[in-house]
Amino acid sequence: MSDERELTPAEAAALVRVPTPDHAKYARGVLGMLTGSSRYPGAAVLGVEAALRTGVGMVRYLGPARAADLVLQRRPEAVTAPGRVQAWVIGSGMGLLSAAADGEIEEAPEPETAERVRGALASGHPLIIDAGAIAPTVLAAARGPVIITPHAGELARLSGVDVAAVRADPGAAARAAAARFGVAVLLKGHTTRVVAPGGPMLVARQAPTWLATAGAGDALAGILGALTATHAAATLAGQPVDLPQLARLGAAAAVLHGLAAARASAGGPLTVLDLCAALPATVAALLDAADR
Ligand SMILES: NC(=O)C1=CN([C@@H]2O[C@H](COP(=O)(O)OP(=O)(O)OC[C@H]3O[C@@H](n4cnc5c(N)ncnc54)[C@H](OP(=O)(O)O)[C@@H]3O)[C@@H](O)[C@H]2O)[C@@H](O)CC1
Ligand SMILES: Nc1ncnc2c1ncn2[C@@H]1O[C@H](COP(=O)(O)OP(=O)(O)O)[C@@H](O)[C@H]1O
Repeated sequence: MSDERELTPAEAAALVRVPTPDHAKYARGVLGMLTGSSRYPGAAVLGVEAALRTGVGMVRYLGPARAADLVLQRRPEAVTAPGRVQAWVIGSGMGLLSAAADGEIEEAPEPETAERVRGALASGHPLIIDAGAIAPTVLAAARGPVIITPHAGELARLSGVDVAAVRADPGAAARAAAARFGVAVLLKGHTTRVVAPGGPMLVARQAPTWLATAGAGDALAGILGALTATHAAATLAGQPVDLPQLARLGAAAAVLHGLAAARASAGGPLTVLDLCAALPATVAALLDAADR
């Protein structure tokens, strides 16, 4: 569509917050993650792995116990105790959540997780809302700026339309949902489109088709979470992360995700952990190219 614009790698590089000598972990940013479940613990592991490899001061993983054990086995750097958080990822691998008007969240696997989701939604911090958490009632309970990260099926469910309508004009479907729910929308696919209400339609299409593999979206949420937490930490005392900025961060995350997938793939199949392992070199190459 004519109003679409690709986010350039140089623009994506400018959205990577490089630590300075006076930065400690809290100044770099803390990402809270409420992801995974006993049914889908892998989504939690992949999101944490992707966030840590994108670069962030700390990941605080606060999901269910089984997933937390697996996260710690893979990434002992993750902190599983509650505390300071500057941005949240909610929903990957959690099943369908719906926050009713009375604040009840149904189908959350454990009451403690449901309570933490309610707390995160009310916190006022930027929120990346993924997978089963992409629901009108959840969005209505969110106090902070929100970016949702649906695939076409999830956007169709949220919007109450047929998936064929989303596929026929993905940009229009993303723009309509952004306006209706007052959130930034990152619509995943071979081309990923990102838009804030009334803003430009940013696109990323670096990803190889090999990226269409289970868990790739969980990694994208982690990458976006890390970028958002580092920006939220920087702007706490100043301009807060707003919806247009969340959309730019979403597009930068999609660029990074696609480039890391291309690096991991090298023309062949990839696993999501391969993509995650390629993230540090992908960030370095982006920064290096932008420097020249
Ligand atoms: N290792 C782990 O722990 C992993 C955990 N994961 C986590 O598990 C949770 C559930 O995951 P899931 O795959 O069951 O749900 P989901 O993708 O919503 O499919 C449900 C239905 O939606 C449709 N649909 C799907 N994609 C579509 C598209 N692009 N465009 C259009 N439609 C699409 C499709 O319907 P159909 O087209 O078949 O009618 C499909 O049957 C989720 O939270 C996820 O984060 C996964 O990330 C995998 C790795
Ligand atoms: N044909 C494709 N080519 C490139 N990337 C794709 C393609 N299909 C899906 N993707 C990417 O793969 C990821 C899939 O995410 P998602 O649908 O949430 O799956 P999951 O829930 O299994 O992680 C998204 O980042 C999407 O942009």
